[in-house]
Amino acid sequence: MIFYLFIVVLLVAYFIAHRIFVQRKTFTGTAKLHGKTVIVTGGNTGIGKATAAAMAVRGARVILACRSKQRGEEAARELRMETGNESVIFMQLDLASQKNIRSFAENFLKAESRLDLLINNAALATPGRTEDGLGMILGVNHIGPFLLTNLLLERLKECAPSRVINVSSCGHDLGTIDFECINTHKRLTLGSSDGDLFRAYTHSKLCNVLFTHELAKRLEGTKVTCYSLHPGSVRSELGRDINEWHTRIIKAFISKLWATDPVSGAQTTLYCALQEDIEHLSGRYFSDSQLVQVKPEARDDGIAKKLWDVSEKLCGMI
Ligand SMILES: NC(=O)c1ccc[n+]([C@@H]2O[C@H](COP(=O)([O-])OP(=O)(O)OC[C@H]3O[C@@H](n4cnc5c(N)ncnc54)[C@H](O)[C@@H]3O)[C@@H](O)[C@H]2O)c1
Repeated sequence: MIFYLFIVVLLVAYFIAHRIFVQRKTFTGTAKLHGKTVIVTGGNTGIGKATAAAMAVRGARVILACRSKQRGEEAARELRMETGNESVIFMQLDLASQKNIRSFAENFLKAESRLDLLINNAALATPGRTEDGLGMILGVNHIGPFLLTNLLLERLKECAPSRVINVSSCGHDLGTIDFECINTHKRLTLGSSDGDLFRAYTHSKLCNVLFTHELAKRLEGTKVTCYSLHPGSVRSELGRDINEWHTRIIKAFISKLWATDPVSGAQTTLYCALQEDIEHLSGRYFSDSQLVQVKPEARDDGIAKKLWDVSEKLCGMI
C-alpha cells in the first residue's frame, strides 16, 4: 500500500513540475496569409478550431471541413466574429464516408481556385465501422485523410509552394503496423474495451507518420511539402468515448495536471504550416515545434510503401 501511495505521490509531483517548468513553445512567425486558402479538417472544436482561428487572424481564407453542419456553421460564425475575417466558411466533410470525401473534394475544387495548406487534423477514438465497412478509427484517422489528400494533390501542386500537415500523436510510438491491424480495426465495434480503442488509435497515428514519410517521397520536386506532428497533451473532446472507470480516472488526472489548452495544442501545427525554411524536412515528424526522430518502424521505406498500396486499395483508388 505504501509503495502504491509513493508511486502516486511521485506521479503527482512529476505532473506538477511538468506543468510549472515545461512551457510549450508559442509560434511567433509573422507570416501573412492574405490570398491563401487553408482547409482544416475537424476545425470546429479543440486543436482544429484554435488552428483555424490562427490562420484566420493571419488573413487566410479558411475552410472548416467538419462533419456536423450545425456545429461547423456555428464555429465558422464564431471565428468570423472573433477574428474579423469574413472568409471563414464551413464545408461538410465526413471522413467516415468515402463517398462524402469524394463529394467534398469535388465541391471544393469547383468552388475554390486555391489550396495552399491542407491540415489533416480531425480524428477520433470511437468504436464502430465507417460507411465503407472499415474500423472507424482506421477509417477516419488514416484512410479518410489519405483519400482526401490524394484527391486534392493536383490543386496543391498548382498552388505550390504548399503544404500538407498531418496531425498525429506521440501515441504513434506505441503503435505497430503488421497489416493484421487492418483486420483488428475491422473487429472494433460498439462495446470494444478502452484498451482496444487505444491500440487502434495508436496504430492509426503511426499510419499518419508513415503516410507523411511516403507522401514526401512522392512529392519530391513538386514544392509541395508535408509534415506530421504531435500537438502535446491537450484538453479536448477526443476522449469522449472512453468509458471504463479506471481510464476515466487516468484521463481526468492527466487533463487536470498535465494537459494544456487547444491554443497551446495548435502551436506545432502552426509551426509546420508556416515556419520558413523547413522544406528540406518534408516527411519528418515534429513535437513542441521541434524535429523529432521517430522509431525505425515509423520511417521504414518498405512499410510506408506497403501501407500506401494497402490504403489505395482500401479507398478504391486502384
Ligand atoms: N488532445 C490531445 O491530447 C491530443 C494528443 C495527441 C494528438 N491529438 C490529435 O490532435 C487532433 C485534434 O484532436 P483534438 O484533441 O482537438 O480532439 P477533438 O475531438 O476536439 O477534435 C477532433 C475533430 O475531429 C472531428 N471529426 C471526428 N470524426 C470526424 C469525421 N468522421 N469526419 C470529420 N471530422 C471528424 C471532430 O468533429 C472534431 O472536430 C487529432 O488528430 C488527435 O489525434 C490530440
